[in-house]
Amino acid sequence: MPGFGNHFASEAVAGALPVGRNSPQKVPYGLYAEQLSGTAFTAPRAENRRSWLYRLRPTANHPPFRPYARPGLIRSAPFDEVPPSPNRLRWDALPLPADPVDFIDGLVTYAGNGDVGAGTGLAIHAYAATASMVDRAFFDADGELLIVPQQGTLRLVTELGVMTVAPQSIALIPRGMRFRVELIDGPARGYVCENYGALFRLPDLGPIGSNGLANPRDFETPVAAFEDEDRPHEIVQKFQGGLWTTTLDHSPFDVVAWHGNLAPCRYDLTRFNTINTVSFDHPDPSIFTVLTSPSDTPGTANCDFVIFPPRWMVAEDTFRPPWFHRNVMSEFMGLIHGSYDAKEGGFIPGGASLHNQMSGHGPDQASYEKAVAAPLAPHKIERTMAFMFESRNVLRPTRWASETPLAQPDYDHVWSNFTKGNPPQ
Ligand SMILES: O=C(O)Cc1cc(O)ccc1O
Ligand SMILES: [Fe+2]
Repeated sequence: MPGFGNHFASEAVAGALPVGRNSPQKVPYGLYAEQLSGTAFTAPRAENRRSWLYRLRPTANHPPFRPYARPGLIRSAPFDEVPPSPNRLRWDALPLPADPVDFIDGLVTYAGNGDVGAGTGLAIHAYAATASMVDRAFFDADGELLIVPQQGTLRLVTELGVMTVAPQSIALIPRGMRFRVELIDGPARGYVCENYGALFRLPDLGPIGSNGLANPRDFETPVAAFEDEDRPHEIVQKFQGGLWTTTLDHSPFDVVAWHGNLAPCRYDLTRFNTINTVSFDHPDPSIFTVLTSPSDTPGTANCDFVIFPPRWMVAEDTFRPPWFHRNVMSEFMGLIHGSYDAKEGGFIPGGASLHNQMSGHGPDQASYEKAVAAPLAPHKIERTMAFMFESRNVLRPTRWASETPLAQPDYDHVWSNFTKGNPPQ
């Protein structure tokens, strides 16, 4: 079903969805009505997100959760395992495990900020998985999940329906929504932004007008689909940074019908309507914002999800790649495929970089020299898809991210050999 944040209605069995009310005395077919909230009950209407689910059994029907035995490398805010370093960091791609590892056990945390308890900030994870989740489901009570596949197509079985998400598409899974990740074409790797703060939404378009960037109709939400399975299913949840497990005697994917505006969705990044200069100068990268999680300071995001898609470069008398800069916001970048116009080498698909608040960065020397020498004919940057999670607060790396051999020890050298400018004395 097309549309971002629409009020959807879907039933997998005709007549399962109550008409004209949310909670009739008797729900059709003996189903149980259950509300899932994504915002406070009293959030302003324009921001209020919730859905009504009609299911075989209430979610409340579960034994206690116990600590999960394989907590792995997933971490949560506050990120204080190691003192945050002001240094620029770049990592090689996360290797795919040799053994069968599923999405849950394949998660590792790079960095984050804020406080999971206070509902501020975010965490940035990556996953490397070689096995589907079988008879188990995951949900994140700490935030919504923006999943950015880099390799391998995911089949995401969620409480509200099923969606396949391939590299160059993204998925957004609401806080608390249970889902299972199946691999359908081999090993999978990708990035995850766990958003503890205000829900991701489309950015305002200001003078751009009523169309452009990510258009709402290109977000797709699955129709209702359910499993009627009476065999044990493990549920792993992330709650206040910890992983917890319990076992149901049935599938949690038993929602026969639902309606509302809190739902998973996917978006094909190649549909992004890229807008950029047709005169001169390189605009700020906010022009490429797909989704934004605002903070309580207008224009200063908890997290912006920004992409760098294929596009025409036509600027006249302009240094066309990203300029040198120091940013008050902090920038984590990943590469889905191809290469990035500010980095001739070293920033590879599946890899990542972190340029925190006020750290000087920009084109590496090879990219710089190429761009200042290039003839400024219209030129198309093709076969590329990079992205950035940009946050108002410093992204504090985990111990793993600081100490892993994937971290490139010589990253600073990409900027160490620029020749000195020589103005007349
Ligand atoms: O640092 C980066 O590569 C991301 C980035 C891209 C751009 O075009 C302008 C500013 C910016 O931070
Ligand atoms: Fe930057």
